[in-house]
Amino acid sequence: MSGQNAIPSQDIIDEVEALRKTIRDHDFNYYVLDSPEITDAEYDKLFRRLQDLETQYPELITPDSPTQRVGGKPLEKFGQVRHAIPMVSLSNIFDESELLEFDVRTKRSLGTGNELSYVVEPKLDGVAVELIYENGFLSTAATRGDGFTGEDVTANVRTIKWIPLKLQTRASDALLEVRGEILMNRADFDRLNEKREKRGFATFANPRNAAAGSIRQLDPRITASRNLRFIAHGVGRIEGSIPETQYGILEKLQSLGLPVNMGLTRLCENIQQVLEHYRYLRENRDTLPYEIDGAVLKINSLDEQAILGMTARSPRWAVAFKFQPLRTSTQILRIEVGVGRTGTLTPVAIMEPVSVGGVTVSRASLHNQDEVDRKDVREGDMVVIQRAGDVIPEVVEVLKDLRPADSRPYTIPDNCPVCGSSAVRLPGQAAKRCVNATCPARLKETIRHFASRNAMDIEGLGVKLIEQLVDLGHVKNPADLYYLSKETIKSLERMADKSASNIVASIERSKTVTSDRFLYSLGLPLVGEHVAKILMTAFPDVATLSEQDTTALQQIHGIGPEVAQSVVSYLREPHNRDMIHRLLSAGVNPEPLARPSDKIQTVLTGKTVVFTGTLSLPRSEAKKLVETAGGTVSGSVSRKTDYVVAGDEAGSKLDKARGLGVTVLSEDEFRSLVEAAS
Ligand SMILES: NC(=O)c1ccc[n+]([C@@H]2O[C@H](COP(=O)([O-])OP(=O)(O)OC[C@H]3O[C@@H](n4cnc5c(N)ncnc54)[C@H](O)[C@@H]3O)[C@@H](O)[C@H]2O)c1
Ligand SMILES: [Zn+2]
Repeated sequence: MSGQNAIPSQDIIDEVEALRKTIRDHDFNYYVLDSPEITDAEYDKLFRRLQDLETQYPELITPDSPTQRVGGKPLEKFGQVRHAIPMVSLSNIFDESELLEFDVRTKRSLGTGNELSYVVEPKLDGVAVELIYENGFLSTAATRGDGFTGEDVTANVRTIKWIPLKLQTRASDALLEVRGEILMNRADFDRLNEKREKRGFATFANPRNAAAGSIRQLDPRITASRNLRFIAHGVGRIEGSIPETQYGILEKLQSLGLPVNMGLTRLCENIQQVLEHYRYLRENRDTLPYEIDGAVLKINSLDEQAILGMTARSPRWAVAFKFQPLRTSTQILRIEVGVGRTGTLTPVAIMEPVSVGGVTVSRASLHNQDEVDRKDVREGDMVVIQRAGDVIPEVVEVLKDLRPADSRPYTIPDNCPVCGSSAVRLPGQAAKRCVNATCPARLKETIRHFASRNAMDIEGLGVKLIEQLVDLGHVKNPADLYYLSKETIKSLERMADKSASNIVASIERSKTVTSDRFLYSLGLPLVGEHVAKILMTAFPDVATLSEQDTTALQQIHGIGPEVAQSVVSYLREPHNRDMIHRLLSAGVNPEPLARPSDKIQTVLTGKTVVFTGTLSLPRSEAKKLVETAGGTVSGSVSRKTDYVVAGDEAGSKLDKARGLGVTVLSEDEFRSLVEAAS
């Protein structure tokens, strides 16, 4: 196949040049700007084509070809760190036959007929960093950069709570360089993008780019606010005890207190087991809180690794076996426009329903006009859609050859589709917004948010009911909910007597609420659950909060100028004040939060705990312990759960927690955690 003697035609030479230029442009967008314009799968295809051509015509290889080097240039705004051992990339394989080839080739290079032992780990879709520990203390943290020189991000990395500042050992190695990935959980990514969208900032394309953008901040406080995590998967230099295997390295890292993915890593005795574990990871990727984009297989023996050595770009003893994105094509029937709580108009592609990896998909957000223009998406287009780790599908590209002759470019309307008021795009913002403050669409979203589970939690008050209540004029703001009669609710469509009573009861129940939830439910711009908690920990009630000015608010740790401004404007607005007053007179009774001591803050503040199994103390007692330590108790395990406390005969919740990678505590561990707090 690799015809060493083949002479490249001019067409081939041109193609290679064009590919290099395109790939360099994408590298710049991806590594330097953290803002890719194509999907990884599309990028990998271009890269693979270039590699194939270079294999076929080795004389075309130049030292500056993207295939011969790693990543992007370090940004100049950071100090630079030279890596003692270069941080390389990994070569990719995409199917089982390539996997078997890799095994055969490696055996041949090692001159062995025996099965090879591999460690198979999830390929974490994050940002590569190196952490340098001197005598057990974190001294430097650097990004990979171009492989030789990275950016000094020590101050930022120190804010990541997963990264120990001191290793857990008495006899520390004099020097240990730890390599791993900085990641952002999907939930945090969604929250961050939602927030950015509301503020009119550009959103991040995926959690990896968001993590990269968050670690490369000049202000470590921004990094700290992003809730990044870290998982170690290898080492650079060690001056101390050096294990003999990759598996030994992982065990060593774990014993030092570094987070390592042991639960998802398998030591395999042959390539068949590698394939099995790859499939296992592929099937379970959706259950993880963060994204993985493949499996990495590494030769276990470090001696064998040394024999195999490296290329300019990647080790010969490891390879990334990437997952194929789940893709298919379908037709866009029409583009609808939704109106959010802040009046944002969001175009949504309504598609011919189609199954992508077992999930039926019929809608995909097109985000905003810039996105629509960039992909040139039109009504009636056949499109390729893709579902990555998440269930939320995206339109990858338009199949322009199949485009109907009469198709026209799509523009988000200049009027709100719901109230007809004008929709305006302010300079510097990505979104068009409906200008009408009393727009029914905005009102419905406001009520939906108000009643939602993490806000006032009015069970049974769903979208259909809210629509009717707003459309019939029964509800003009959230306070009106507490003045509805049972008769009014019963008069709504499909409302049986029983259900009406249930709704009345849940509205009544919702009056008992903590003050942070209450504040959150009002839906102030920029005030999410976390910020609401910070504010209501600082002040006993909303009335006191509304007496503060922006200067006072900014004194609070975690409150910046934008949030302060948002709170002050909202709470000074007469209609809002009136509404809050009506809520309180209706009997809504926000309870002040306990003000935990600083020590407690570090342990359970803002954490969600789930109990399962039989504990030696009543659940209500256990719940109280968590709440005094600043945490909350939830009934079900999800990605948002921080701890699951497992008593005797713990059941399915425990299994679920393990599946999601949630920390599981025994009752004793739980007690010492709480005691440490008090
Ligand atoms: N969309 C775009 O425009 C664009 C542009 C450039 C690159 N990319 C994407 O980035 C990839 C290239 O980036 P890359 O050089 O960082 O390579 P990569 O991300 O594909 O793989 C190499 C990296 O994987 C990381 N990694 C994760 N888990 C690991 C584990 N368990 N063990 C060892 N390493 C692990 C390491 O940090 C290593 O540096 C491309 O394949 C493409 O998917 C996309
Ligand atoms: Zn409107």
